Amino acid sequence: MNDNHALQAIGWPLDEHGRPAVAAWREMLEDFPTAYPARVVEQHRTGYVVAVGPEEGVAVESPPHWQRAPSYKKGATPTEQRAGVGDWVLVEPAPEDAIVTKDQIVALLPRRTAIKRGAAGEHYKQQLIAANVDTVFVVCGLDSDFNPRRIERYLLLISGSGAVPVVVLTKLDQADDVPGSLEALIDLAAQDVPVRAVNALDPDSVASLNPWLRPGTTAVLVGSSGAGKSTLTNTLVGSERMKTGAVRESDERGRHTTTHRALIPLESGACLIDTPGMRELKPTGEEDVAENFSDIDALGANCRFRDCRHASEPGCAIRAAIEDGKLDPRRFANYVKLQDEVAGAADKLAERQTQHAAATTNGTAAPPASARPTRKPVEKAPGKPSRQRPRIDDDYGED
Ligand SMILES: Nc1nc2c(ncn2[C@@H]2O[C@H](COP(=O)(O)OP(=O)(O)OP(=O)(O)O)[C@@H](O)[C@H]2O)c(=O)[nH]1
Ligand SMILES: [Zn+2]
Repeated sequence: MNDNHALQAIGWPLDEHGRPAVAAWREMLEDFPTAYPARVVEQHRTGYVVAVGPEEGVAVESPPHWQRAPSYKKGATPTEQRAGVGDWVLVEPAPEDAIVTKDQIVALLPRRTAIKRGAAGEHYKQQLIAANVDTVFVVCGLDSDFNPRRIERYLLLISGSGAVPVVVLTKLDQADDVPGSLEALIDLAAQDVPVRAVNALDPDSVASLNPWLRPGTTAVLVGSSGAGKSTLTNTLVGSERMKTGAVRESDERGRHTTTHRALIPLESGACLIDTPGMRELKPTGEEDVAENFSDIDALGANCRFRDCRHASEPGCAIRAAIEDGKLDPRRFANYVKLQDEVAGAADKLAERQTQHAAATTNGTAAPPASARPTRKPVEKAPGKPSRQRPRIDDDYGED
């Protein structure tokens, strides 16, 4: 049996009966009775490292059709449809007598949430940043780091993910003008985005984030360098656990570090997922800018002309609001900029979807993992599921 407790510590949601909270997951577990659920913590060219608990990493093979051929080529699964960090997969244990064979992923459990961004490059791609994240803490210091426009950009990217964004303003203890900073974020209220100001070094202050850190949930921290993400992480991990972590980790690096622990269990019972590359966020083209700037959208409805570009048209409600001091011109400028970016990305996305549709009608695209024939189920001796699994720090080629 799976250790639901260990799984919950890395974000496996359980219902009140102690079962997986997602019905589709329960069904897939029944479809693959000998497979075990695991969470992706690292993605490599030839396979994955998955976790079955806070301390346990397992090197596994990916299904053949997840190999890294460009997604516009025949037979390949688009990158964003292959498992990525935070995904839950079902893994079939390798047969006992096969010495070198690794356990193999046989199914990707449907994502509850997916944070994606547009990836740069010749062929437009979407990139999964993290899957199955419940809360995204957008971290921003109340010092010179403070930047409402950057916060707006993060919120736009998060908006379509299914995850709940929470703006966390750090360095409350060092801030000069807290009311002024909060005032600059007042328009976020129109989007119902919670804003919390904290001293990231103080556990009592950071406790205001607890409503978003229930057991079995997953959170990520995003924000620029120096915003206080590591500080918050350390405080959330709690002094007890941090001590344990420090002893173990100091062997390797001689200082507190979380970089090689992709899933960090917190005192609250939630876990933090460590996602490299959440610093710069380019839109995918699927974002709804108007919905994210609902205050501006509502104002625009009052413009005299339906197709008002809010430039020099008479009767423009947006320009009037700016002149009256009711709308921050910088927020409006950011809205225009983000709309341009999203429109550009949407064009490229449409182009790519056309290419992919052409490949699919040629009958060359791969069916989803769960629909493909799987390896023969193998008997697993009860009570020793993890003995032969390689550890997380085994030797893997980096991408
Ligand atoms: N006084 C005070 N200092 C803070 C607070 N939050 C962060 N700091 C300090 O700000 C500095 C940067 O914080 P980090 O937690 O390292 O920032 P980070 O976001 O993890 O930065 P990167 O690792 O570069 O992405 C550290 O010296 C922290 O001690 C706070 O709320 N109050
Ligand atoms: Zn207008």
